[in-house]
Amino acid sequence: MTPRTIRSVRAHTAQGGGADYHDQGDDHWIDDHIATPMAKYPDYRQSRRSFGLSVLGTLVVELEADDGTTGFAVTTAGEPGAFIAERHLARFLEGAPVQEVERIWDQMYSATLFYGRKGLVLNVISAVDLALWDLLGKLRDEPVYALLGGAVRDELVFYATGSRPDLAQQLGFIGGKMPLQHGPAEGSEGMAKTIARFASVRERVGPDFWLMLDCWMSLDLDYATRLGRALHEHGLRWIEEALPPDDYWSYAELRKRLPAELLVTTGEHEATRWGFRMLLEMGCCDFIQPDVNWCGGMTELMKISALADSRGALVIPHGSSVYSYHFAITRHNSPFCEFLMMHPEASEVVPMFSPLLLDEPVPVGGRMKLPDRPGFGVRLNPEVPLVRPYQH
Ligand SMILES: C[C@H](O)[C@H](O)CC(=O)C(=O)O
Ligand SMILES: [Mg+2]
Repeated sequence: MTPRTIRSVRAHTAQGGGADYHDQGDDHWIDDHIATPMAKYPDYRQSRRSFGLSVLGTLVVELEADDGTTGFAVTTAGEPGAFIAERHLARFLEGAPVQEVERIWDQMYSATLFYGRKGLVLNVISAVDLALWDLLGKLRDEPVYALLGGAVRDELVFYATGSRPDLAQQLGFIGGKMPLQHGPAEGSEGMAKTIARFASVRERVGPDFWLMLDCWMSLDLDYATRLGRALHEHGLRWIEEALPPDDYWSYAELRKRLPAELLVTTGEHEATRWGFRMLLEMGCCDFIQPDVNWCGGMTELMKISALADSRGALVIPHGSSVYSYHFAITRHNSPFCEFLMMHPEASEVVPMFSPLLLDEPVPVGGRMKLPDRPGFGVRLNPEVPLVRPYQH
């Protein structure tokens, strides 16, 4: 059978939620005084949007095959991402057989090495790669998880990230991860507030519910050590992204300093098999949290996962909705997933990439059976305006 080829690559931007899930309105828990590396500047302490966290917006990459079938995927990359996809990467796709996923990935990565390697460029490569998997699934009439080797369990199990772990518990999630709100710049008073809040949530959820803390790269080694030891007393299950992602050495030291049953985790801002090799070989964390929308896409995540598996490490994907679900259901070393509570008060389950996608599944009672629609099984919501800023 002659393989289908890619006829066109189109890159669009969208605002107001979607893959750039920090792009929310006012009064959302996700932008309410969360500790960040920018919190040392008082002007940028209250809101992450104030220093530009949502400046990129969502990128939507569409790939159309020569029979008109279209695959798509989304990531955080907005207009600069659209430029990279259309003006640089499209050349490696248009006219190519859809099934040449490996070659296309290698060409996108190798051709962008001089300005890429991590961050924005890898976000764009991820979206193109995921769009390719979506297209392949649609052409073969199979869900992506089937293309990856098939499901190893019947359903996915979730913990929830948000400001209300107590409500997450009532909704059936296996655990709740809270954002850290006060970092080193807020001194001992800030640390006392964090401990008091954590202790009161622990009181509400009881001793057995998993409680985690997401520090979003905001701490230093000394502060993270003191905070981790203090919260260990209150049953902190893992401390996430405590340090800046480039400081592999301090992560390794933090892991040595904290009690073994308090897990050190990171990886959502890491990319490629080489980045994760560094985390794993240097003993930076107990398990890794790659984001398939940012780490290089599905093609790269499968390699990262094999690397982790060979060291007995779990891969608990960060966010990324259906793209993570189709991955996690196929891997023995990804036994549970994250669900980001995108309701402004973290009180209801709403789809993670709402309003951009239609048919986006959500956990019910903390669990999800993955629909077997072709590709990633989602559609673009025609009511969300898309803009195509560059046409190659
Ligand atoms: C809640 C965190 O600050 C961030 O917005 C999301 C994140 O790091 C995670 O879901 O993990
Ligand atoms: Mg995180």
